[in-house]
Amino acid sequence: MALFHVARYPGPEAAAAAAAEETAAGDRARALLERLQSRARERQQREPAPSEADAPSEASGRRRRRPRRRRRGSPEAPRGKRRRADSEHADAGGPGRARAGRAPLPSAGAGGPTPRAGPCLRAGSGEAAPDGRPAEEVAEPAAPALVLGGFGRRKTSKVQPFLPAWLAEPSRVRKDITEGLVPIEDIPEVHPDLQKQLRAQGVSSYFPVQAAVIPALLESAAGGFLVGRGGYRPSDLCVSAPTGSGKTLAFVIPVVQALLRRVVCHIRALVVLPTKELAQQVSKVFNIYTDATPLRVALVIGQKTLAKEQESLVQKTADGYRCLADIMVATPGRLVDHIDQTPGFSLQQLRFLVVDEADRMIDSMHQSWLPRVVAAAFQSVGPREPCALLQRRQVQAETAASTCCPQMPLQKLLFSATLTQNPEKLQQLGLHQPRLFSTGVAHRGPDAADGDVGGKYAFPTGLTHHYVPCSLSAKPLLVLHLVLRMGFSRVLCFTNSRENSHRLFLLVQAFGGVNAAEFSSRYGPGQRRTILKQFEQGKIQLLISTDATARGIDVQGVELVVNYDAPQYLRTYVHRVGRTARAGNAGQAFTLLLKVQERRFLQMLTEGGVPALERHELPSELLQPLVPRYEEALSQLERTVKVRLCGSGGLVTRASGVCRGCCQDARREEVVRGGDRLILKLWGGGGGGGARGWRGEDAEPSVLPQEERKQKAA
Ligand SMILES: Nc1ncnc2c1ncn2[C@@H]1O[C@H](COP(=O)(O)OP(=O)(O)OP(=O)(O)O)[C@@H](O)[C@H]1O
Repeated sequence: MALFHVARYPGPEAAAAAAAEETAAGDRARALLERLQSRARERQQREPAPSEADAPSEASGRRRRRPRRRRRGSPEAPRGKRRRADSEHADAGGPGRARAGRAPLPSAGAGGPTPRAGPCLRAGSGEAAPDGRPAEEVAEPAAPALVLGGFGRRKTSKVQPFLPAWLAEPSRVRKDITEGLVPIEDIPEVHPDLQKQLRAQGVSSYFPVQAAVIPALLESAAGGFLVGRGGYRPSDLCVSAPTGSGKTLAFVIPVVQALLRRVVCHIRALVVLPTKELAQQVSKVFNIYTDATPLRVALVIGQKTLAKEQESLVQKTADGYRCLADIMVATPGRLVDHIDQTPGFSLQQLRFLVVDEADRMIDSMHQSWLPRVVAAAFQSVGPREPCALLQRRQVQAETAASTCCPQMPLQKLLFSATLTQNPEKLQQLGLHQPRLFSTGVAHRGPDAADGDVGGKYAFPTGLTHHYVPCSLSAKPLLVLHLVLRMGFSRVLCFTNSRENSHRLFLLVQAFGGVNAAEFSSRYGPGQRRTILKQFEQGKIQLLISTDATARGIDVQGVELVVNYDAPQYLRTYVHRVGRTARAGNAGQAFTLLLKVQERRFLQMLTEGGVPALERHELPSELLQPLVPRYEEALSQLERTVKVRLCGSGGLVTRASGVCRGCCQDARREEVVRGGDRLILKLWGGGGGGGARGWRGEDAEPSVLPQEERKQKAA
């Protein structure tokens, strides 16, 4: 590129031609100037001379413009009239003109015209455009401008949420269990004794989630459990896989194997679960795989007294306390009780913290069990131990210096079929360089399977989803039809409250011909365990339950799940229907829907990624054969559950012989007939049982008319 421009002499002819051209251009400019001046003079003559008060100030260009704006209406006219005149003018002149009148605003603060204000000022000042047209004709519509200090409400562009890389790009796990089986021999890292135990339990292949998670966990503990691989702290793991896909074994096998070589007994693995039943189930699996090892498992769920549980956890010795458990399976409340009240109880050697049903456990974070566990795990009381490896300090920020001194890591493992992908919620868990294993289809990658439907959660492939639109009074008949006529031998029926469960149970019992039971917080832990056992053994055909059995409960051979009350949340639906079609088996789910619920429920399931939902209209002829017996059951129930007063005024049912009011559970019952349906009136107690779903839509009347109550009492 040339730095200097050298003007070359063009020669005598070219110079003469250039001079002539210059003269012609000068003439043209002069003529244009004269024309403009004469036009300005004409305009001045047409307009009245400004008054003394309105005389333009020489100093201020802004003040000079003001009277000209008034010229749109009469200067004497009142403000309202002037405004009308302005609007008329604007209407006549179109949008460009209308804006031109308001244009000086942007330049007011700046003290001079902004680039955008240029044409507007020209229009108002009466100056002509360079091409000779009057300014009014060349005024352009005002372009949007940034007004400094404009604090009016303005539509802001939506911030697009984005996920951190570990959530957006998870390690994919196959959803279809039957297609993704991995033979046990293909993962040789698993200890031969554990392989033997797996075979003894009838496990010949790993399910996809197990084949992905077990090697990853074993690798993080490859150098022993005392120190992470290469001295680094291992990544925390999050696992999201459908219900019944074998997530329990995915953490049981690697945890047991990592602890196999421990010498001193300390609590090294802690599994936290939301319910007692789930904790019992998981501890049972741990017991199976630790049976032939020195490892000991403690179940801490409040089933026994605190003192009894303390005895199973620590033992007092001459020089302090001795720990009696390597693996502890607990519910959060009882866990915190032991942290607070059990002398000698220590989590300082904790290596694995497993949070099963993690999304539910995050919801219960208000109990602040996690900060208590972390504080107990990093607690450093007393003098520094000589072996730094066994001491643990919580570093605020990871630095080169902090990684220099290796210490026993605490690895968090999260499992759920409906693991939240909300980074804010997951942040509460304080995860360290987390890694996600997911069958989820919310963020479809190129390797997503063809059958996958975009949605929030993945469902077992063997599960078929159905729904039946019906009226409230037809619901009990539909359940009876599904159990008796369609020949399902093990049916799990969910209601939204324990009251609803109890009502339905009484009715089915009165109907007869079905071996039914009820499962809710109405029963104690011992009774609940017996009921579940009988259901598993096939002694109970229909189990009517609240959401107490919706999560995690693994009962073999459940063929049908009935949502007697439609679940309010998608997560509830996922877990309820997940009690069937487990471990690659087939299963059916029926939801009974009232008309008012249909649209919202279907929308919820579509967004949730339910693959295909079959609609069934049950014609009344199908239910007709059941109606006479059903009517009889209602009458019989009315006779059986008559009420009488107990000593303290509570109502006693003849069926139970005890007062359900003051004597049993602060609840009184009365049975009345209402049309063709049974209304079991409950009063005296709260809602109980988490009756949050669809209240007001399918909930039965909570207060009987006084007249009716008097009649019944009589
Ligand atoms: N590799 C396997 N081979 C055969 N059966 C298995 C295997 N792994 C697990 N199972 C069985 O599959 C069933 C479901 O397993 P599990 O309870 O671990 O599922 P889950 O993913 O935790 O389900 P949920 O999300 O409902 O809690 C159990 O009965 C278990 O014994």
